[in-house]
Amino acid sequence: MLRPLYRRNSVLAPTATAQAATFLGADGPADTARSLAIDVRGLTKRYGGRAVVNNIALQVEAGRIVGFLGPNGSGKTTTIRMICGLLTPDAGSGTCLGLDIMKDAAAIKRQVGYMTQKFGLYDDLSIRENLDFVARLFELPHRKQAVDGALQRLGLGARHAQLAGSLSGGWKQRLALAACLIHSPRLLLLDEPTAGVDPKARREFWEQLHQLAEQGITVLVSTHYMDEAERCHGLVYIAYGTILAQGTAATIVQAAGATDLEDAFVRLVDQAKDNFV
Ligand SMILES: Nc1ncnc2c1ncn2[C@@H]1O[C@H](COP(=O)(O)OP(=O)(O)OP(=O)(O)O)[C@@H](O)[C@H]1O
Repeated sequence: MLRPLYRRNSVLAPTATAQAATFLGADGPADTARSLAIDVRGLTKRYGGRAVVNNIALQVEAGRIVGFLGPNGSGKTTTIRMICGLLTPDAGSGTCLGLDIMKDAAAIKRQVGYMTQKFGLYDDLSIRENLDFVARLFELPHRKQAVDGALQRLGLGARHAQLAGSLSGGWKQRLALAACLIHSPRLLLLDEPTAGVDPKARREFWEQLHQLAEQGITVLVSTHYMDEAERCHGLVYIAYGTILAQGTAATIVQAAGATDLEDAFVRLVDQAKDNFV
């Protein structure tokens, strides 16, 4: 059962404010860092002299689901990849799960589950074989146990022998999530995980995310769906590689003088366009 989570308060770190500009460069109290799954600042990535992510600060408390919203090409994927050690920032500092994003990329990757936009598993392997393959990649000591656990956790047990290629979009996403979870990560970075998935399957996917969060797993999830944004504990809006707003849905809507999240999105991106283009 989904709850109206946008009513909850204080979903991002206490030091986070509605406008990133105020927040940039601000260091939280020393003891705050212990409860932060993501704590980065000044994050910058340039391609061909253009900053596609520009001086971003982001804090996410452990056990929260934070939605990452922004137009196409706004820098979501690039940011996610820098946080999990897949991409080296040109500038910036900070920690992911308490590990230094500049120095501890290998250790971060072992503790993070990263789901890309594209289904990255093998169509001609069964669900179980796909999970076993991922378990081998992580060199998990108790592979069968890990695979059985993932099958059970995502309700895939009855279909374990089915070829991945024969699954519907929703079941494929469920398998991809199971693969992300096989090494028991503490943080999930999900890049548009439900793109092209039907509403019922999306709803079930989000119910699973909330169950994971209740178990203490942190989730940063990019999405273009506003109904999904409403299911997050907190939101970060990004455009032109810059954070436009972060906070609860209610605080963002209020600060933008908007009627709802979609209206806030349009207003913030339009304002950003005036500033950045
Ligand atoms: N390897 C690269 N080389 C050059 N430009 C890149 C590279 N990767 C990303 N970009 C550019 O950086 C910008 C941000 O891309 P990014 O994929 O992070 O955006 P996004 O917000 O995830 O977009 P979408 O919602 O479409 O997935 C885009 O303009 C993109 O073309």
